[in-house]
Amino acid sequence: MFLEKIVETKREEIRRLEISLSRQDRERARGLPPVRSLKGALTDGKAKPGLIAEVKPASPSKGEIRPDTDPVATARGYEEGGAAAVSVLTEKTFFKGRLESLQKVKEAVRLPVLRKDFILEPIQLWESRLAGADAVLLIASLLEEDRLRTLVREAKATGLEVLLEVHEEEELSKALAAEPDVLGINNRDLRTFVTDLAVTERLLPRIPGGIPVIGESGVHSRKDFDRLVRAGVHGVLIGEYLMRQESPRKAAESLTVGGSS
Ligand SMILES: O=P(O)(O)OC[C@@H](O)[C@@H](O)c1c[nH]c2ccccc12
Repeated sequence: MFLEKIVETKREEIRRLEISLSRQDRERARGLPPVRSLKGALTDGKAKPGLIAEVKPASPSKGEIRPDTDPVATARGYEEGGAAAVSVLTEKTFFKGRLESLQKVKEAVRLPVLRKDFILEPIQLWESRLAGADAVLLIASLLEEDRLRTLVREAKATGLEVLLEVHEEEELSKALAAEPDVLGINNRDLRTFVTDLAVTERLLPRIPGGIPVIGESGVHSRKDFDRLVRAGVHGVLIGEYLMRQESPRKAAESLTVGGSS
């Protein structure tokens, strides 16, 4: 089962990280300039919901999505195409991502960069900040309430913003209590990989105003994008659809330019 396997792999990585990341590294993280705000990119005077475009070379459900992925060229295309932020999958085993890709993307674009990975321990937050992430993903279904609160608090202490992802209504109260910067509604069930845009439509009305909400996964057309916009999201996160198009710039543009909103 994917989620169990991934947590196992992460635990191993975390053990290595605990040995390799020194106290000096943490001091260095404290001295870094402030992050580019993901929350700001989604809310600051924007009439139209923002596109968060993802660099996603592969996935556990689809296998290889784009074998020749060039993260920097892709991210630059997304930026030119009008994306509000870039998400970079850094998980190695199932998504063929790399932390170095995030590092390079951060230097190549001016947009906020989100680290998409499976974060379980505070040390991964420090690692993310040092690699240049502006925001990190946390997944509510993987984390107990206390741990979630600790990780959000610690992320803020490192200067990072947090996108906290939910998939079920039952996760909402613990997610809101943790006070993330942005809430994500994942249309994909990470246990079954079944995707349904109705998940965003169902959960969104249950979220109080004041926190920006994005819809994630399963958007494969302008029509899908507009459907989530109509549901009331502040942003839409898309990976696979954009990665499969020949030109990332044109693909992003086809969603960000014109249309109903
Ligand atoms: O490729 P899609 O269906 O457009 O989905 C993008 C993004 O939402 C997805 O990659 C994602 C959402 N939550 C995650 C958690 C872990 C790994 C990946 C994800």
